[in-house]
Amino acid sequence: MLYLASRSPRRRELLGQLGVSFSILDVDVVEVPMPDETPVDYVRRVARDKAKAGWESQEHAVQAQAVVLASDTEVVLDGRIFGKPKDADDGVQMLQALSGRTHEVISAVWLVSAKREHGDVCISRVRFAELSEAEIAAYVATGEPFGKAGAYAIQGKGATLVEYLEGSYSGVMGLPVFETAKLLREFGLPV
Ligand SMILES: Cc1cn([C@H]2C[C@H](O)[C@@H](COP(=O)(O)OP(=O)(O)OP(=O)(O)O)O2)c(=O)[nH]c1=O
Repeated sequence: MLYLASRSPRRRELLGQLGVSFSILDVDVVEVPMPDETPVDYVRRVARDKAKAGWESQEHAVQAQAVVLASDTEVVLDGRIFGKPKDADDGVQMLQALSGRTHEVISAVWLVSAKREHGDVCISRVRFAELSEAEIAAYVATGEPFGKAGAYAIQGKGATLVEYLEGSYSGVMGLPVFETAKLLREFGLPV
């Protein structure tokens, strides 16, 4: 039985794209980078923490049959990690920093079962157009940046900010579908 340890509706939608059936687990893990932790190591660790927390939240009988999948997505610019904005000002500052620049979106997916655990990391490059103060203010006022790493959603109005993408669209959106399908097959869950 497959479980998705995530509150994100995007992850639900992207996993649904693969045609596998799954149930949702609610997990809450602390998302704070450790000193000297690289962004890739951080994203991988958080995805793993979410999957392990999901697996550990289940009763023994369920654990024996369960494969728990979780993911984490962060935006990285000049080595700085941009998670979900705390408030509107934080969102404005992130978008100002991303304006006219190319950043990385790092998404990790992790699977945990009774017998094994394994994951993968997907890195995409996204170039933003030069954004005026007014454009940033108008975008933040839509409310879309909240709950999104880097304060934008490529699957929404945020697409109008993106000049160029190299990598995985689904990875930027929150769950890299190619890597996820590969991992599911490894765990005996054909897609
Ligand atoms: C860059 C980008 C991020 N995002 C979202 C995906 C993730 O939901 C969110 C990054 O935060 P995460 O901490 O990865 O995930 P989450 O807290 O939303 O959900 P979970 O319960 O699985 O921990 O940003 C988009 O929806 N579109 C985008 O273009």
